Amino acid sequence: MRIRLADVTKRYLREGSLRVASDEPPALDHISLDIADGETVSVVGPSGCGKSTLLRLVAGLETADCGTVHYDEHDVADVAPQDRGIGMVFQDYALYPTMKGAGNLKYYFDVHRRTEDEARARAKEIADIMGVGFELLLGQQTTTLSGGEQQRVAIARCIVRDPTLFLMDEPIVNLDAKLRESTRMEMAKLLKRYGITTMFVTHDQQEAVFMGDRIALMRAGRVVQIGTFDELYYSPVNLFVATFFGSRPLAVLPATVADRTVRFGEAAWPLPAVLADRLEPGPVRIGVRPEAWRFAGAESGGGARMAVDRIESVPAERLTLAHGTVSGARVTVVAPAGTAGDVLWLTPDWEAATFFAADGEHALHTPGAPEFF
Ligand SMILES: Nc1ncnc2c1ncn2[C@@H]1O[C@H](COP(=O)(O)OP(=O)(O)OP(=O)(O)O)[C@@H](O)[C@H]1O
Repeated sequence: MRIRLADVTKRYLREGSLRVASDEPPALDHISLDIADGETVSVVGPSGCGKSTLLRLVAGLETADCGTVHYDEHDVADVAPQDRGIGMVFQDYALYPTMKGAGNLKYYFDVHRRTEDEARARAKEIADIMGVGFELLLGQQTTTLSGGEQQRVAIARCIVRDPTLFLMDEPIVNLDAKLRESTRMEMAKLLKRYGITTMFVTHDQQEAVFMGDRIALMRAGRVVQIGTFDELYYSPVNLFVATFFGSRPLAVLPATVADRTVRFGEAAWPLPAVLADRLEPGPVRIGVRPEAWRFAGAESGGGARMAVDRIESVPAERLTLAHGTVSGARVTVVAPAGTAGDVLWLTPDWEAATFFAADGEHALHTPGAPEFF
């Protein structure tokens, strides 16, 4: 099912007040989104940016002050949440405590007067996808299951109901790292198998990338950018998006463009033609990721001097990181193997650098995803 939000705004009532104050910042601020049938969109963003409100509004648990929500061609403003055919899993497990796992899965079929055989076949199909040990969980009273086990049953319970839309809000945040990884693998398999349109809220960037066909990054009630991970990582619309993604910090260098050259601190680099043609003379900020630096000996000239204050080895990724400062800016670089000492000479890899406005945060030039193949 396709989901479309058009210009949706939502303000909450401040506690104790009867009317929504007009100066109250909206929890959702003119949101427009279009999610394709069968697509999974991960929703990420800082705490309080409106992720849960967005999900609750799509579910019908909150109403919009203005704007519309369509499920396929239907405006669902007047459709109650229980009549929307959605499955929801939130971080607190909401299983029926008096039943065993299997009863939780079967309940829906009982209520909707569907046959026992149908219920059993569907539960078996899902248990096969959920993998080793899942059938054992179904035989247990839900109150005796661990948090992780309960959440796996809750996810399966949603899927047996054949939802046309699946809404998940931090469904596996309370699980330990190992279980999180296997559960998200199961969830991804289920979603792929049944082709259910899904919105998935998470704080975990890796999880967002793993689960989502696209990622929607929110800030202060707005969707700042939506796209594939590559689009957000290599073509961020602004500095907020660029700094949000990536497991290591982006260096942000205040620089000046003049005469087809960019100057930063003591360093001056001639710009490649494509950049020199594009950038207006004046101040800019250059965003450089740790993996996007080139190294040179001091004698080769033209580089920026990095005063290294810490070398960090990351054995799992077989790389060395150097942390330090370049003309006052904090910089982390993926350094050549065997780097030692306290000075490195650096030049940004211009094909991978992003340029931002100096007086705003919008991007002036982004590298775009490299072609690996
Ligand atoms: N029931 C409510 N009444 C009043 N304000 C609310 C209510 N629910 C959320 N808010 C406010 O709306 C804004 C968005 O909250 P929301 O829970 O949607 O954010 P979030 O991105 O999901 O946050 P988190 O990542 O911390 O869960 C916040 O400022 C929050 O304080």
